[in-house]
Amino acid sequence: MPEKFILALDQGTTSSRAILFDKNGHIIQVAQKEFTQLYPHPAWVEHDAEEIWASQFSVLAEVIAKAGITTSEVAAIGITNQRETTVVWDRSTSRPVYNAIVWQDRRTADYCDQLKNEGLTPMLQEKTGLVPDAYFSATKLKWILDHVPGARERAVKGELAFGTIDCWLSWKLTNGKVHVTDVSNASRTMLMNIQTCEWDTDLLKLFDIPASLLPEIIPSSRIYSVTEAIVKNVNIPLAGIAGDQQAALFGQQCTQPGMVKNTYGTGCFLLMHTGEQIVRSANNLLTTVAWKINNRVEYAVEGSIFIGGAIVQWLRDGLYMIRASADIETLATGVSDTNGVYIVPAFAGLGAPHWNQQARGTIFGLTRGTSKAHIARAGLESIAFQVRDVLKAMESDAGMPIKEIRVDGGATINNLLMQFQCNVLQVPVVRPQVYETTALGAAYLAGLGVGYWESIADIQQQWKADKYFYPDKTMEEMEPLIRGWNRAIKASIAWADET
Ligand SMILES: Nc1ncnc2c1ncn2[C@@H]1O[C@H](COP(=O)(O)OP(=O)(O)O)[C@@H](O)[C@H]1O
Ligand SMILES: O=P(O)(O)OC[C@H](O)CO
Repeated sequence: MPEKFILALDQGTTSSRAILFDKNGHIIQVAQKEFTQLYPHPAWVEHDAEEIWASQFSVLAEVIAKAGITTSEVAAIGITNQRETTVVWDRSTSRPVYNAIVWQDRRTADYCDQLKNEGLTPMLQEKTGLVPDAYFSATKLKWILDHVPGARERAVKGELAFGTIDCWLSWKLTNGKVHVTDVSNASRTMLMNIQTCEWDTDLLKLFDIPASLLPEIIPSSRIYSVTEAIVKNVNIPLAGIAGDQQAALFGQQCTQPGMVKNTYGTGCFLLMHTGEQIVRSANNLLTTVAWKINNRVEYAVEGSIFIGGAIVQWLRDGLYMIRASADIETLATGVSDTNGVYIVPAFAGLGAPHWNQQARGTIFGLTRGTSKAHIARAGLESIAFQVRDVLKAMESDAGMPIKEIRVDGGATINNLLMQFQCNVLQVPVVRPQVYETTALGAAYLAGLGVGYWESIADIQQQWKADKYFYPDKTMEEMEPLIRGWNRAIKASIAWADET
């Protein structure tokens, strides 16, 4: 029998990727395609859901062609995706009724503040593990129903379907045969009760969402359909789904309570596995479903940071300060510190642990001596400082220090950032050999779903460290910098409060 492979579809915020893995969890081939970011108004972010599908489908075909295999050699497909991003489409034509409203989009911020002012935060936290914020799908879906002409009436008649990106891709891959989402993605909508893992009727009422729009919630690892849209009469099992941050947690093999990973992509997402226990944060972190495998639901505590690697993109594409993302490291290494400059990259408000929807990006400490290199370094340091704020909140919730963080995502290639991260945390930071951890997690879930791997124990030993970063500066040396960051955050929030 020829060797078979697992195909992971990783639909991220800025690009669609398809990655083929072998039984050892090694990458065989990768294909990637960026797609258009739409900013129709300040603080609005949209994607064309058709373009997402087209880009995802094209990389799927490309990776198979590049690997020189046939579709019959793909044992299963796993999907992982940017979470919360909201699509509504017509069930009969499969045409979206509006662009996908992206997780970063702030158009429903005022409505979310209203929910807070009405005192609904404790109820929402209790049911969903989330805090009222424009980040989550519920208010985005409500916005579409309230603003797209005819959408609400058609939704009530059962003509429309809602889904996050996993759901949209599953629909397209099966030519509309399945309307499903996995429990980890559903836990990010603010419509699912994290205890029962079912849609919550009180929340549907609160957000005025007709139940007929909603997909079926399924486990993260199980054959739920087969492909219909790839090659006629080739039916590859669709056997795994997880939101990208939960998939990264799984790919990093953080499957024991207390294990922590941080992904540095567009945003940064620090997750701690908490096993079957629902841990409620006293420090403004989220409680989220990690995955459901074999009827067992496991949870995580999460700190979501909206702008991580995106600050590097902005310095590149917005300010033309660098030509390629990788140039930031060379530029920032040209100076030994930021010369007192701090950037608070609150371009989309501030996420955990501050949750300030009105905050906006700010730069402090400019002088005539400030150079491009200082700004570049301050941009990188801002990523690490934000992660520190979340890690401190997590340690306080856990009641113990975190011993190590496993890191992944596009920005972890940056050694300066990783070393600074480690210094500012005074915690070892470890980068794995397989850097496509999100896709690997989705591949594992799909592979377990079809019996390609037999058990979690079967894949556990596949995780291997590439590089450990240990502190090369003391806490005493880092403290003045951290104090400066705390002042910058305070000032940035004060700026927002005035609005
Ligand atoms: N050398 C680098 N240093 C810092 N950040 C980088 C570097 N290379 C890429 N990035 C950042 O990594 C992010 C892309 O990572 P990726 O994991 O692909 O993100 P996503 O899944 O959100 O699309 C971008 O925001 C980019 O700016
Ligand atoms: O696509 P990424 O990697 O930026 O991840 C986005 C997150 O899923 C948003 O919650």
